[in-house]
Amino acid sequence: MAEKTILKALAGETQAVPPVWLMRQAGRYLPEYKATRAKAGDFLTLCYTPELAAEVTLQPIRRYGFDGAILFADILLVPQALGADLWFVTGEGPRLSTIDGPADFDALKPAGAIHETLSPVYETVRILSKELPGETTLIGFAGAPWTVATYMIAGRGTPDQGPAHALRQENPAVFDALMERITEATILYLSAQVEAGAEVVKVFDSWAGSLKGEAFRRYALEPARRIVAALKERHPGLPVIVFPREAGEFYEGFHAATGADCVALDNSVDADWAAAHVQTKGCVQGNLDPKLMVTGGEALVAETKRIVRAFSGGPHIFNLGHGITPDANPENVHRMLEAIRG
Ligand SMILES: Cc1c2[nH]c(c1CCC(=O)O)Cc1[nH]c(c(CCC(=O)O)c1C)Cc1[nH]c(c(CCC(=O)O)c1C)Cc1[nH]c(c(C)c1CCC(=O)O)C2
Repeated sequence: MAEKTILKALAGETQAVPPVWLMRQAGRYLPEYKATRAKAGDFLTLCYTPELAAEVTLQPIRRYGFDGAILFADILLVPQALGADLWFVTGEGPRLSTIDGPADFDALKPAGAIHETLSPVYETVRILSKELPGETTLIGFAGAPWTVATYMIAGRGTPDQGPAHALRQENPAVFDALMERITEATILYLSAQVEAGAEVVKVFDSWAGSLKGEAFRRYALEPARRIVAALKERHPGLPVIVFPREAGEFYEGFHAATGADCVALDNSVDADWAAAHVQTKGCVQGNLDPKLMVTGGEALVAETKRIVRAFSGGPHIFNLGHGITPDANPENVHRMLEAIRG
């Protein structure tokens, strides 16, 4: 069997050359992605057409030979599967129906109903598990409950997650019920991805950084702990990556508090600090500033090497601190890979 370097890192192995993949590696910086997206007509059709979603997942693997392939889908498919309206406004991002009070919550479907909408995603996973090269690890994913709730409550992305913070303070019963519904749906969704062939799953808590103190424990740590525990109970040995973006000091202790095998780091964390305080407890992933994929040059090479060196004493998966952006230069990905792999 081919060696899967991502699975080795997740099992705690220190490797001379870290495996690598990039958040948003299938995206608008690639001309072949834009061509397939144009063929699909719109982003959601792309997500729900298994052959096309599998094709865009494979494109960056063909071009770069990444060690991991992340399923092509979106964290906002779960709200849609729970009954929220969802659409994407070109150049602006996602829009959803909002949750302002008990009536909006009561209109949502039960968690068990999500498979009706999400079954094409499982088909994408099945296609990928057949078509990927033997050495490439297939990564499934979902949004974390807090991050998904921020979009469901506000109906869009928000700079400070104000509407979600307001609901959790002013109407905790509705907020807690929503968090519970999303948590249950996330467990079912990720479990179905694993049954279809995902070898690792990643939970994206992109807005974890706006939760402080006790709120972080309650709405970021605790749901992650529950999701990891439920998945490992259903699928013994399944590796789980959690990305509590901008968690700051909460990165320390995150492996132990949630049971995650790997903690993904954003680019506001110092790599040497993370090696000493986070990587000592398990695998880490991430940290390279995505802006360097736009600007490139010697700074990209130097920073890539610095991160590889900082994490060379333990299990490490090379990645960015957030998604690669549409203005990234595809050539810079080759430069980064050369700096990592030599
Ligand atoms: C918050 C969030 C979303 N989606 C996601 C997150 C968590 C990670 C993060 O913080 O970035 C996660 C995501 N979104 C997408 C993937 C696919 C796999 C991959 O990483 O390659 C993944 C893992 C595709 C996508 N999701 C989206 C695109 C761009 C859509 C297009 O082609 O027009 C892609 C490739 C759209 C999307 N989806 C979302 C937003 C805010 C947007 C609009 C912003 C943008 O346009 O970049 C919600």
